[in-house]
Amino acid sequence: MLSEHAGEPAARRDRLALKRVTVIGTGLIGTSVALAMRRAGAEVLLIDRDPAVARLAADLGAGTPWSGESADVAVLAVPPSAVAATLLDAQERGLAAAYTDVASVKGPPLAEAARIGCDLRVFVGGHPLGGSERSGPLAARPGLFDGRPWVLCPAEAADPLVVDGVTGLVTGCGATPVVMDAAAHDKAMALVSHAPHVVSAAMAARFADAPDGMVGLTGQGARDVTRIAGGAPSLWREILAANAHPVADVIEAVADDLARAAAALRAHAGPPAPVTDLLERGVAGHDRIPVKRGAPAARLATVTVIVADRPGELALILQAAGVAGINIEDIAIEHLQGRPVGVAELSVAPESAPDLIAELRTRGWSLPDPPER
Ligand SMILES: NC(=O)C1=CN([C@@H]2O[C@H](COP(=O)(O)OP(=O)(O)OC[C@H]3O[C@@H](n4cnc5c(N)ncnc54)[C@H](O)[C@@H]3O)[C@@H](O)[C@H]2O)C=CC1
Ligand SMILES: O=C(O)C(=O)Cc1ccc(O)cc1
Repeated sequence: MLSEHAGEPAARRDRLALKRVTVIGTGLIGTSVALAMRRAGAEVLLIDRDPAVARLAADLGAGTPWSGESADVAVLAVPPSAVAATLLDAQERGLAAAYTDVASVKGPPLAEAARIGCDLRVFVGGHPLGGSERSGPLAARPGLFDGRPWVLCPAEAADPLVVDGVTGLVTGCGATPVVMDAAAHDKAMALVSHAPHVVSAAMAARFADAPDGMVGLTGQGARDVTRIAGGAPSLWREILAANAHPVADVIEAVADDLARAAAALRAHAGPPAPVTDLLERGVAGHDRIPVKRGAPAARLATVTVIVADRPGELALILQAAGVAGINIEDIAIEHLQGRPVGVAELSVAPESAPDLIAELRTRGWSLPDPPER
């Protein structure tokens, strides 16, 4: 189906259609956007500099390889350093009426796009805050952005109809649009995404040469801290270089805390004050992270249950919570190596924890007493 509007200047219309979307760069994010827009009913066309990758995305149900059609919106899902040149090329070829990108940094690609003469009236920079440490179309999922914030950074020149259209694409992907300027976005990302990646890499790097016997004991905590370190270095070195100073500010502060903690541990026999202070500030910072995206930060209580490793055990626990009218906000399961039991950690509102503990104990489960914080 050809869109009647594609190619017509957005300013001459009341609304930008979202019937046909072209995705350029069909890796993890591009293919996830394509799958999400297919789910929303759009026709999706796929382009990648490697045609085999675009074909793979098409085989996964993300759309059809592009063959010259003009779209309502083109989504540039290429590495940050390729955004400006890809935008200029796409605009010169008239690929779409409006354009957006998904790069993890917003300032440098926008400045470069302005410098090389892109038409910024029909471009709105974007960044979905959903993703993973994996790359490529095989890791893509249509629900990757569901309920996630998706930052939009419209430049001053941006046509309001284009901003509206790109906002529609974001909500069509299941995400929540958040508008901010590029500099504010990059500063925020230094704190909540880019510096955490470096910290995760610094911890994971300790494992690179450690004996197998030690690394084999890794539990859920170390897995959580190091998961994002698995991200592609080729992408992350670009992101970090493009947001260098804000990231350096955060990692210097982290390095300072770590250096103080290490010095105190070397100098003291008992629990040293700088370490206690760091742990307490850590709890305070952790408690500010929203539990559900978009919801205000709230501390949850963790109820720990010892569960037998047999089918249906977890379902029975969830059923017991449901009968007691308790909402489980999150659940984590740890299998104990070489033992026929595991540990389930149920996150609930603090006021619900005593009722859940009582309910589960009544029904015969073994629950260790909650630890002191
Ligand atoms: N990985 C993540 O979790 C997130 C990544 N992003 C951003 O999304 C963008 C894409 O990242 P991923 O999907 O993770 O990478 P990816 O490596 O999975 O996919 C990138 C794709 O772009 C293609 N490509 C590269 N240069 C191209 C060009 N000039 N023209 C056409 N295709 C080109 C590559 O062949 C590859 O298929 C990056 O800008 C990244 O900063 C944003 C949010 C989350
Ligand atoms: O894997 C995760 O938890 C991530 O946070 C992924 C991610 C990577 C890069 C981004 O710009 C945004 C999100």
